[in-house]
Amino acid sequence: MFRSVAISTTFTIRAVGATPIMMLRYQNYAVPVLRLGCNVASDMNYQKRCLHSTGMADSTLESTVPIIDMSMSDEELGKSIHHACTTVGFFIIVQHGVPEELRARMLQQARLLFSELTLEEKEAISVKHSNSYRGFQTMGVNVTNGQRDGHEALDLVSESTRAIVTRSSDSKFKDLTNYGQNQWPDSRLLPDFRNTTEEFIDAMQAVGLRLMSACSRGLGLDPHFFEPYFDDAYWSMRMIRYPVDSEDRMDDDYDFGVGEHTDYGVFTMILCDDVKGTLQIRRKGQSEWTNVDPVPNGFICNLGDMLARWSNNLYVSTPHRVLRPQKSNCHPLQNDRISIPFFFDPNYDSVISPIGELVEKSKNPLLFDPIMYGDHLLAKTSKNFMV
Ligand SMILES: O=C(O)CCC(=O)C(=O)O
Ligand SMILES: [Fe+2]
Repeated sequence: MFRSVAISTTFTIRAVGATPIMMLRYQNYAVPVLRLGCNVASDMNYQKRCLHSTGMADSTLESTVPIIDMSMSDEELGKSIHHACTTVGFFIIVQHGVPEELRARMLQQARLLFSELTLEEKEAISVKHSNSYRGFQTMGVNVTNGQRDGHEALDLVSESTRAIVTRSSDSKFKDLTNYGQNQWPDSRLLPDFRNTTEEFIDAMQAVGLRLMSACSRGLGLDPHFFEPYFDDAYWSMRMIRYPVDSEDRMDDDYDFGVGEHTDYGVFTMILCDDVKGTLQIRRKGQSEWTNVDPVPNGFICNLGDMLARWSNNLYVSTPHRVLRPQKSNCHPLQNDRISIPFFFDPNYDSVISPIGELVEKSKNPLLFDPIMYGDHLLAKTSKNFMV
Protein backbone atom coordinates (compact mmCIF):
# COMPACT_ATOMS: atom_id res chain seq x y z
CA MET A 1 0.00 0.00 0.00
CA PHE A 2 2.98 2.32 0.28
CA ARG A 3 3.88 1.85 -3.33
CA SER A 4 1.22 4.18 -4.59
CA VAL A 5 2.60 7.30 -6.19
CA ALA A 6 -0.75 9.07 -6.34
CA ILE A 7 -0.28 12.42 -4.75
CA SER A 8 -2.91 14.44 -2.97
CA THR A 9 -1.77 17.73 -1.66
CA THR A 10 -3.07 19.89 1.15
CA PHE A 11 -1.36 22.91 2.54
CA THR A 12 -1.60 23.89 6.15
CA ILE A 13 -0.20 27.11 7.45
CA ARG A 14 0.50 27.13 11.16
CA ALA A 15 2.18 29.42 13.59
CA VAL A 16 4.52 27.53 15.92
CA GLY A 17 5.91 29.77 18.59
CA ALA A 18 7.21 32.80 16.80
CA THR A 19 7.91 30.88 13.60
CA PRO A 20 5.37 30.36 10.85
CA ILE A 21 5.64 26.88 9.40
CA MET A 22 4.23 25.48 6.19
CA MET A 23 3.40 21.82 6.03
CA LEU A 24 3.12 19.93 2.76
CA ARG A 25 1.07 16.79 3.12
CA TYR A 26 1.04 13.88 0.69
CA GLN A 27 -1.07 10.77 0.88
CA ASN A 28 0.61 8.22 3.14
CA TYR A 29 3.79 10.17 3.30
CA ALA A 30 5.92 11.86 5.92
CA VAL A 31 5.31 15.55 6.41
CA PRO A 32 8.21 17.94 5.91
CA VAL A 33 8.09 21.25 7.72
CA LEU A 34 9.11 24.21 5.67
CA ARG A 35 9.61 27.83 6.46
CA LEU A 36 7.32 30.27 4.71
CA GLY A 37 8.86 31.77 1.64
CA CYS A 38 10.31 28.51 0.35
CA ASN A 39 9.94 27.40 -3.21
CA VAL A 40 6.93 25.12 -3.09
CA ALA A 41 7.35 23.85 -6.66
CA SER A 42 10.80 22.47 -6.01
CA ASP A 43 9.57 20.87 -2.78
CA MET A 44 6.84 19.07 -4.71
CA ASN A 45 9.41 17.64 -7.08
CA TYR A 46 11.46 16.50 -4.16
CA GLN A 47 8.46 14.75 -2.63
CA LYS A 48 7.70 12.99 -5.90
CA ARG A 49 11.27 11.71 -6.06
CA CYS A 50 10.95 10.39 -2.51
CA LEU A 51 7.71 8.63 -3.26
CA HIS A 52 9.21 6.90 -6.27
CA SER A 53 12.33 5.87 -4.48
CA THR A 54 10.35 4.60 -1.48
CA GLY A 55 8.38 2.44 -3.88
CA MET A 56 11.53 1.02 -5.40
CA ALA A 57 13.26 0.46 -2.10
CA ASP A 58 10.39 -1.50 -0.58
CA SER A 59 11.12 -4.87 -2.14
CA THR A 60 14.79 -5.01 -1.14
CA LEU A 61 13.90 -3.62 2.26
CA GLU A 62 11.16 -6.15 2.88
CA SER A 63 13.47 -9.01 2.08
CA THR A 64 15.92 -7.79 4.72
CA VAL A 65 13.85 -6.07 7.36
CA PRO A 66 10.23 -7.24 7.68
CA ILE A 67 7.42 -4.70 7.71
CA ILE A 68 4.95 -5.76 10.39
CA ASP A 69 1.36 -4.54 10.39
CA MET A 70 0.35 -4.32 14.05
CA SER A 71 -3.36 -4.47 13.26
CA MET A 72 -3.09 -8.27 12.93
CA SER A 73 -4.21 -10.62 15.74
CA ASP A 74 -2.03 -10.95 18.85
CA GLU A 75 -1.22 -14.52 17.86
CA GLU A 76 -0.07 -13.53 14.37
CA LEU A 77 1.78 -10.52 15.67
CA GLY A 78 3.64 -12.78 18.13
CA LYS A 79 4.79 -15.01 15.28
CA SER A 80 5.91 -12.10 13.10
CA ILE A 81 7.83 -10.38 15.90
CA HIS A 82 9.42 -13.68 16.90
CA HIS A 83 10.59 -14.32 13.36
CA ALA A 84 12.08 -10.83 13.06
CA CYS A 85 13.78 -11.04 16.44
CA THR A 86 15.36 -14.44 15.81
CA THR A 87 16.69 -13.45 12.38
CA VAL A 88 17.54 -9.85 11.59
CA GLY A 89 16.82 -8.18 14.95
CA PHE A 90 15.22 -5.25 13.09
CA PHE A 91 11.69 -4.72 11.78
CA ILE A 92 9.41 -1.86 10.81
CA ILE A 93 5.98 -1.48 12.40
CA VAL A 94 3.01 0.10 10.64
CA GLN A 95 -0.61 0.40 11.85
CA HIS A 96 0.84 0.77 15.34
CA GLY A 97 -1.84 3.11 16.65
CA VAL A 98 0.31 6.25 16.98
CA PRO A 99 -1.58 8.89 14.97
CA GLU A 100 0.20 10.22 11.92
CA GLU A 101 -0.67 13.69 13.11
CA LEU A 102 1.17 13.16 16.43
CA ARG A 103 4.21 11.78 14.63
CA ALA A 104 4.26 14.85 12.39
CA ARG A 105 3.92 17.22 15.36
CA MET A 106 6.73 15.44 17.22
CA LEU A 107 9.06 15.65 14.24
CA GLN A 108 8.13 19.28 13.77
CA GLN A 109 8.89 20.12 17.41
CA ALA A 110 12.23 18.30 17.19
CA ARG A 111 13.13 20.25 14.09
CA LEU A 112 12.24 23.49 15.84
CA LEU A 113 14.38 22.53 18.83
CA PHE A 114 17.44 22.51 16.60
CA SER A 115 16.54 25.43 14.35
CA GLU A 116 15.04 27.90 16.83
CA LEU A 117 17.38 27.69 19.82
CA THR A 118 20.61 29.63 19.69
CA LEU A 119 23.82 27.90 20.71
CA GLU A 120 23.56 29.71 24.05
CA GLU A 121 20.02 28.47 24.59
CA LYS A 122 21.15 24.93 23.78
CA GLU A 123 24.09 25.28 26.18
CA ALA A 124 21.68 26.44 28.91
CA ILE A 125 20.17 22.93 28.94
CA SER A 126 23.43 21.12 28.21
CA VAL A 127 24.14 17.61 29.46
CA LYS A 128 27.14 19.28 31.18
CA HIS A 129 24.77 20.70 33.79
CA SER A 130 23.29 17.29 34.56
CA ASN A 131 24.76 14.58 36.75
CA SER A 132 22.42 12.05 35.16
CA TYR A 133 23.18 12.18 31.44
CA ARG A 134 20.16 14.23 30.46
CA GLY A 135 20.08 17.33 28.35
CA PHE A 136 21.40 18.85 25.16
CA GLN A 137 24.56 17.71 23.41
CA THR A 138 26.02 20.10 20.91
CA MET A 139 27.89 18.64 17.93
CA GLY A 140 30.62 16.21 19.00
CA VAL A 141 29.64 15.87 22.68
CA ASN A 142 28.16 12.43 22.06
CA VAL A 143 30.77 9.72 21.71
CA THR A 144 30.60 6.12 20.45
CA ASN A 145 33.59 3.79 20.71
CA GLY A 146 35.71 6.74 21.83
CA GLN A 147 34.98 8.78 18.68
CA ARG A 148 32.88 11.91 18.52
CA ASP A 149 29.61 11.39 16.67
CA GLY A 150 28.39 13.78 13.96
CA HIS A 151 25.16 14.87 15.56
CA GLU A 152 23.52 17.18 18.06
CA ALA A 153 20.81 15.82 20.35
CA LEU A 154 18.56 16.21 23.34
CA ASP A 155 18.29 13.22 25.70
CA LEU A 156 15.25 12.74 27.93
CA VAL A 157 14.86 9.88 30.39
CA SER A 158 12.11 8.60 32.68
CA GLU A 159 12.12 10.35 36.05
CA SER A 160 11.20 7.15 37.88
CA THR A 161 11.35 7.43 41.64
CA ARG A 162 12.17 3.73 41.85
CA ALA A 163 15.45 4.45 40.09
CA ILE A 164 16.25 7.09 42.70
CA VAL A 165 15.70 4.68 45.57
CA THR A 166 17.69 1.92 43.88
CA ARG A 167 20.65 4.08 42.99
CA SER A 168 20.91 5.93 46.27
CA SER A 169 21.17 2.68 48.24
CA ASP A 170 23.97 1.40 46.06
CA SER A 171 27.67 2.14 46.21
CA LYS A 172 28.75 0.18 43.14
CA PHE A 173 28.98 3.16 40.85
CA LYS A 174 30.26 5.58 43.48
CA ASP A 175 29.80 9.09 42.09
CA LEU A 176 27.85 8.05 39.04
CA THR A 177 24.10 8.20 38.85
CA ASN A 178 21.48 8.21 36.14
CA TYR A 179 18.45 9.38 38.00
CA GLY A 180 17.56 13.03 37.97
CA GLN A 181 15.51 15.67 36.23
CA ASN A 182 15.14 16.26 32.54
CA GLN A 183 16.18 19.59 31.09
CA TRP A 184 13.48 20.98 28.83
CA PRO A 185 13.88 23.88 26.39
CA ASP A 186 12.44 27.15 27.66
CA SER A 187 8.68 27.05 27.08
CA ARG A 188 8.73 30.69 25.94
CA LEU A 189 10.87 29.60 23.01
CA LEU A 190 9.04 26.36 22.21
CA PRO A 191 5.59 26.49 23.82
CA ASP A 192 4.38 23.17 22.38
CA PHE A 193 7.54 21.17 22.81
CA ARG A 194 6.97 19.61 26.22
CA ASN A 195 3.30 18.71 25.87
CA THR A 196 3.87 17.20 22.41
CA THR A 197 6.79 15.17 23.72
CA GLU A 198 4.83 13.93 26.72
CA GLU A 199 1.92 12.93 24.51
CA PHE A 200 4.36 11.10 22.25
CA ILE A 201 5.99 9.29 25.21
CA ASP A 202 2.60 8.01 26.40
CA ALA A 203 1.77 6.75 22.90
CA MET A 204 5.13 5.01 22.55
CA GLN A 205 4.83 3.29 25.93
CA ALA A 206 1.53 1.78 24.77
CA VAL A 207 3.19 0.44 21.61
CA GLY A 208 6.10 -0.88 23.69
CA LEU A 209 3.76 -2.84 25.96
CA ARG A 210 1.99 -4.39 22.98
CA LEU A 211 5.36 -5.43 21.52
CA MET A 212 6.29 -7.07 24.84
CA SER A 213 3.06 -9.00 24.93
CA ALA A 214 3.58 -10.13 21.31
CA CYS A 215 7.09 -11.10 22.20
CA SER A 216 5.98 -13.30 25.11
CA ARG A 217 3.50 -15.09 22.82
CA GLY A 218 6.15 -15.54 20.14
CA LEU A 219 8.51 -17.02 22.72
CA GLY A 220 5.84 -19.43 23.94
CA LEU A 221 5.69 -17.75 27.38
CA ASP A 222 2.64 -16.67 29.35
CA PRO A 223 1.36 -13.54 27.50
CA HIS A 224 1.69 -11.59 30.78
CA PHE A 225 5.20 -12.85 31.51
CA PHE A 226 6.98 -9.54 30.98
CA GLU A 227 4.41 -7.26 32.62
CA PRO A 228 6.01 -7.10 36.09
CA TYR A 229 9.23 -5.91 34.47
CA PHE A 230 7.52 -2.95 32.82
CA ASP A 231 5.18 -1.48 35.41
CA ASP A 232 7.61 1.44 35.78
CA ALA A 233 9.30 1.11 32.39
CA TYR A 234 12.50 3.13 32.35
CA TRP A 235 12.15 4.65 28.89
CA SER A 236 14.54 7.11 27.35
CA MET A 237 14.43 9.04 24.12
CA ARG A 238 16.76 11.06 21.99
CA MET A 239 15.96 13.78 19.52
CA ILE A 240 18.84 13.81 17.08
CA ARG A 241 19.89 16.10 14.25
CA TYR A 242 22.49 14.75 11.85
CA PRO A 243 23.91 17.54 9.67
CA VAL A 244 25.36 16.56 6.28
CA ASP A 245 29.07 15.93 6.29
CA SER A 246 31.16 19.00 5.52
CA GLU A 247 33.65 18.67 2.71
CA ASP A 248 36.46 20.35 4.61
CA ARG A 249 36.40 18.08 7.65
CA MET A 250 40.01 17.32 8.59
CA ASP A 251 40.00 14.50 11.12
CA ASP A 252 38.34 11.19 11.96
CA ASP A 253 35.91 12.71 14.40
CA TYR A 254 32.40 12.86 13.05
CA ASP A 255 33.06 10.01 10.60
CA PHE A 256 29.66 8.63 11.58
CA GLY A 257 26.39 10.11 12.71
CA VAL A 258 26.51 7.40 15.38
CA GLY A 259 29.27 4.79 15.44
CA GLU A 260 28.62 1.05 15.55
CA HIS A 261 26.76 -0.12 18.64
CA THR A 262 23.95 -2.29 19.96
CA ASP A 263 21.11 -0.76 21.98
CA TYR A 264 21.05 -1.28 25.72
CA GLY A 265 17.49 -2.18 26.53
CA VAL A 266 14.56 -4.07 25.08
CA PHE A 267 12.93 -2.37 22.08
CA THR A 268 13.96 0.79 20.24
CA MET A 269 11.34 2.44 18.00
CA ILE A 270 12.63 5.13 15.67
CA LEU A 271 10.57 8.00 14.30
CA CYS A 272 12.56 9.76 11.62
CA ASP A 273 12.14 11.98 8.59
CA ASP A 274 12.40 10.52 5.09
CA VAL A 275 16.16 10.90 4.53
CA LYS A 276 17.52 7.61 3.24
CA GLY A 277 20.88 5.86 3.28
CA THR A 278 21.89 6.62 6.87
CA LEU A 279 20.83 3.90 9.33
CA GLN A 280 22.69 0.66 8.60
CA ILE A 281 22.76 -2.78 10.17
CA ARG A 282 25.32 -5.54 10.15
CA ARG A 283 23.69 -8.93 10.41
CA LYS A 284 25.18 -11.77 12.38
CA GLY A 285 27.99 -13.49 10.49
CA GLN A 286 28.09 -10.80 7.80
CA SER A 287 30.67 -8.13 7.25
CA GLU A 288 28.70 -5.84 4.95
CA TRP A 289 26.31 -3.15 6.09
CA THR A 290 22.71 -2.90 4.83
CA ASN A 291 20.64 0.27 4.77
CA VAL A 292 17.40 0.34 6.69
CA ASP A 293 15.38 3.17 5.18
CA PRO A 294 12.20 4.67 6.60
CA VAL A 295 8.75 3.62 5.43
CA PRO A 296 5.83 6.09 5.51
CA ASN A 297 4.14 6.07 8.91
CA GLY A 298 6.42 3.31 10.14
CA PHE A 299 8.70 3.10 13.13
CA ILE A 300 11.97 1.32 12.52
CA CYS A 301 12.39 -1.04 15.47
CA ASN A 302 15.23 -3.08 16.83
CA LEU A 303 15.78 -5.09 19.93
CA GLY A 304 18.49 -4.38 22.45
CA ASP A 305 20.85 -6.19 24.81
CA MET A 306 18.27 -7.02 27.49
CA LEU A 307 16.08 -9.03 25.14
CA ALA A 308 19.16 -10.87 23.89
CA ARG A 309 20.02 -11.67 27.52
CA TRP A 310 16.53 -12.78 28.48
CA SER A 311 16.46 -15.11 25.48
CA ASN A 312 20.08 -16.31 25.85
CA ASN A 313 20.81 -14.88 22.38
CA LEU A 314 17.84 -16.58 20.72
CA TYR A 315 16.93 -12.98 19.88
CA VAL A 316 19.66 -10.95 18.26
CA SER A 317 20.69 -7.47 19.35
CA THR A 318 21.98 -6.44 15.94
CA PRO A 319 24.90 -3.99 15.59
CA HIS A 320 23.96 -0.84 13.74
CA ARG A 321 25.39 2.58 12.93
CA VAL A 322 24.27 5.82 11.32
CA LEU A 323 26.08 7.34 8.34
CA ARG A 324 26.09 11.08 7.98
CA PRO A 325 23.39 12.13 5.50
CA GLN A 326 24.23 12.95 1.92
CA LYS A 327 23.09 16.35 0.74
CA SER A 328 21.51 14.67 -2.30
CA ASN A 329 19.23 12.63 -0.02
CA CYS A 330 18.03 15.63 1.98
CA HIS A 331 15.15 17.91 1.33
CA PRO A 332 16.50 20.74 -0.91
CA LEU A 333 15.90 23.29 1.83
CA GLN A 334 17.44 21.17 4.55
CA ASN A 335 20.93 19.93 5.22
CA ASP A 336 20.23 17.29 7.78
CA ARG A 337 18.26 14.29 9.02
CA ILE A 338 16.07 14.30 12.13
CA SER A 339 15.61 11.08 14.04
CA ILE A 340 13.85 10.34 17.34
CA PRO A 341 14.67 6.92 18.80
CA PHE A 342 12.39 5.95 21.68
CA PHE A 343 13.93 3.31 23.91
CA PHE A 344 11.26 1.20 25.59
CA ASP A 345 13.13 -0.42 28.43
CA PRO A 346 12.38 -2.41 31.60
CA ASN A 347 12.03 -1.06 35.12
CA TYR A 348 15.28 0.39 36.39
CA ASP A 349 15.52 -2.25 39.11
CA SER A 350 14.55 -5.22 36.92
CA VAL A 351 16.99 -8.06 37.21
CA ILE A 352 17.38 -9.71 33.82
CA SER A 353 18.65 -13.26 33.53
CA PRO A 354 18.19 -15.83 30.78
CA ILE A 355 14.76 -17.49 30.99
CA GLY A 356 15.11 -21.26 31.59
CA GLU A 357 12.94 -22.44 28.66
CA LEU A 358 14.69 -20.05 26.31
CA VAL A 359 18.16 -21.25 27.24
CA GLU A 360 17.03 -24.64 25.99
CA LYS A 361 15.35 -23.22 22.90
CA SER A 362 18.39 -21.13 22.03
CA LYS A 363 20.59 -24.26 21.96
CA ASN A 364 23.33 -22.09 23.46
CA PRO A 365 25.08 -22.76 26.75
CA LEU A 366 24.01 -20.33 29.48
CA LEU A 367 25.56 -17.10 28.21
CA PHE A 368 24.74 -14.41 30.76
CA ASP A 369 24.77 -13.72 34.49
CA PRO A 370 21.85 -11.82 35.98
CA ILE A 371 22.15 -8.05 35.68
CA MET A 372 20.09 -5.15 36.97
CA TYR A 373 18.97 -3.07 34.01
CA GLY A 374 19.94 0.21 35.73
CA ASP A 375 23.51 -1.07 36.21
CA HIS A 376 23.82 -2.03 32.56
CA LEU A 377 22.44 1.34 31.49
CA LEU A 378 24.70 3.33 33.78
CA ALA A 379 27.80 1.41 32.71
CA LYS A 380 26.95 2.24 29.08
CA THR A 381 25.70 5.83 29.33
CA SER A 382 28.62 6.91 31.50
CA LYS A 383 30.87 6.37 28.44
CA ASN A 384 28.69 8.27 26.00
CA PHE A 385 29.70 11.87 26.48
CA MET A 386 32.84 13.93 26.10
CA VAL A 387 32.02 17.32 27.54
O1 LIG B 1 19.08 7.74 14.29
C1 LIG B 1 18.97 6.56 14.05
O2 LIG B 1 18.48 6.14 13.00
C2 LIG B 1 19.41 5.50 15.04
C3 LIG B 1 20.11 6.02 16.25
C4 LIG B 1 20.56 4.93 17.15
O3 LIG B 1 20.91 3.86 16.72
C5 LIG B 1 20.55 5.14 18.60
O4 LIG B 1 20.36 6.28 19.06
O5 LIG B 1 20.73 4.15 19.35
FE1 LIG C 1 20.96 2.39 18.31
